[in-house]
Amino acid sequence: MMEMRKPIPVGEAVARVTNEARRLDEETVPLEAAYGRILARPLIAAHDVPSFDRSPYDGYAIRAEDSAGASGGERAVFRVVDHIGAGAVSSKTLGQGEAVRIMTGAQLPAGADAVVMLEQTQEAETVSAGERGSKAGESAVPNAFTIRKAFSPGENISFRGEDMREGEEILPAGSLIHPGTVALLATFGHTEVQAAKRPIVGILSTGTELLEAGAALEPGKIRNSNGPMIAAQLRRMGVPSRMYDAAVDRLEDMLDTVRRALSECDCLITTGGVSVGDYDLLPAVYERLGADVLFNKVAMRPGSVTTVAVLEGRFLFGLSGNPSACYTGFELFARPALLKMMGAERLYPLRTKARLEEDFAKANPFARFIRAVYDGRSVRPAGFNKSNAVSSIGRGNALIVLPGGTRGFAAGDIVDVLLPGMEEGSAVWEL
Ligand SMILES: Nc1nc2c(c(=O)[nH]1)N[C@H]1C(S)=C(S)[C@@H](COP(=O)(O)OP(=O)(O)OC[C@H]3O[C@@H](n4cnc5c(N)ncnc54)[C@H](O)[C@@H]3O)O[C@H]1N2
Ligand code: MOO
Ligand SMILES: [Mg+2]
Repeated sequence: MMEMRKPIPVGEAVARVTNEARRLDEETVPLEAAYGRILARPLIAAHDVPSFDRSPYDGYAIRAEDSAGASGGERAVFRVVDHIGAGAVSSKTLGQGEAVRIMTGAQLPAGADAVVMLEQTQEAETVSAGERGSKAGESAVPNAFTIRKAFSPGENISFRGEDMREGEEILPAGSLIHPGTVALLATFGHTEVQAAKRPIVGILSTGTELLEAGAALEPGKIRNSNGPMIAAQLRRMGVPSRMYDAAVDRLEDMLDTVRRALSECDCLITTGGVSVGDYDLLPAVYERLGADVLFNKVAMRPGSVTTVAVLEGRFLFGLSGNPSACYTGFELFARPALLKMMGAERLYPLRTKARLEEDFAKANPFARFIRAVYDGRSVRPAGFNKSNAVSSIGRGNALIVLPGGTRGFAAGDIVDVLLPGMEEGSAVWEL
C-alpha cells in the first residue's frame, strides 16, 4: 500500500531542524576573509574610540574661556601658534589668546577645550608680525583670526570614548560579520577573528532526466537548475559547497554517492526523489542508511515533500525536485540549520509586511510561500507560481507568506513577506 505521510506545521518543522543543529568548532579567520562569517566570541572594545579627544572640523582649537563675551561688535582675537593635520600631534600648550589651526581628526592640543570651524573665523591683521610664517609647500595660513561668538568648554570636540568605551561589549557572539563589523575589527587591530567553522555542504541533484547546464536538450530531459541554484543559495550565505555529479535514479548507485558525500561533507543537500513516485529513491536511501527522518511532509506549498533526516550528526536535506519547492525548502530549513552550525543567532529570514498588489484567489489548506517582487511597500506574485516554476524564482526577490486556510487573498490585503536575500536575518521564527 502507498505510504501516507502526515504533514506537520511549518513552524514545527523549522524547530525540529534547528533543535537538531549543533555549532561547529571555532577557528581563526584572517580579517580579509572574515566577511560573511559569524563571531564566535563577543566583540569587546579593546580601547576607547576615539582614543584621544579630537577635532570634528577643520578649524582652530582654542581655550573656550578666551572667547568669553565675543560678539559681532567685540570680536575675540586669537594668535595662531601651530598648524596640524590629522595624524600630527602639536607640542604646544595653549596659552591665553592662542589657537592651533587644526584639521578634522587631529588630536586636540593641550589646553584646548573647543574648536572653531574655519567658516566661523575672520582672518585678522598679523598680531605679532614675522613670528610665524607658513612652511614651504603649505598654503598661507593666517597668523591671527577673530570670532564673533563665545564658545563653551567642550564645544565641537569629538571626545575620547564617545563612540565606544574600553571593555564595552559592542557585539554579542553569534553576530554576522558584515562590512561594518569588518570596520570594527580593524578599528581594534584584530587582524584575525574567531569564528565557528563553516560546514562543508555537498549538493547532489537526483533524477535520470537531468542534463548539465552545458548540454543540449534531449527528448524527455531537462537541465539541472536546482544544483547550481543551491550552490548560489549557499554562496549567498557564505557557505562553500561541493557539487556531486547528478545521480540517476538507481538505488545502489545513489547510495554509494550519498555515502561518499557524507564521508566528505558535514551535510548533504539532495534535490528530487523525495516524493512517493516509483523512482523517488531518497526515502529508501534514508532507510538503508539508518538515518533518523525528522519529517517528510510539511503543511506548506511549495515544498510539502521536503524531507530532513539526520545521520550521526550530519544533516541530509531532501529538497523537492520542483525548482520553486527546492528554493523554498532551502531557505526555510537548510539555511537556519547551517547558520546555527556556524554559530549565528539570527537564523530565520527577515520578515516584513506589505500590501498585496493583486488578488491571489487560490485557496489552500497549506501555508503558501509565493515567489514575489517586493518594492519596499507593496508586493506582487512574480508570475507563474506553481511548485515546478522556474520563472518566478528567477524574477522574484521575496516570498509572500499566506497562512493555510480556505480563503483567498485580495489586492490591498496586508500580507507577510520574507526577504531571504537580506545579509542577516531575524532571531525569531514567527509564522
Ligand atoms: N502521487 C503524488 N505525486 C506527487 C506528490 C504527491 O504528494 N503524491 N507530490 C508532488 C509534489 S508536491 C512535489 S513538490 C513533487 C516532488 O517531487 P520529488 O521531490 O520527488 O522530485 P522528482 O520527482 O525527482 O522531480 C519533480 C520535478 O522536478 C524536476 N526536477 C528534479 N530535479 C531537478 C533539478 N535538479 N533541476 C530542475 N528540475 C528538477 C523533475 O524533472 C520533476 O519535474 O512530487 C509531486 N508528485
Ligand atoms: O512539495 Mo510540492 O512543492 O508542495 O508542490
Ligand atoms: Mg518524484
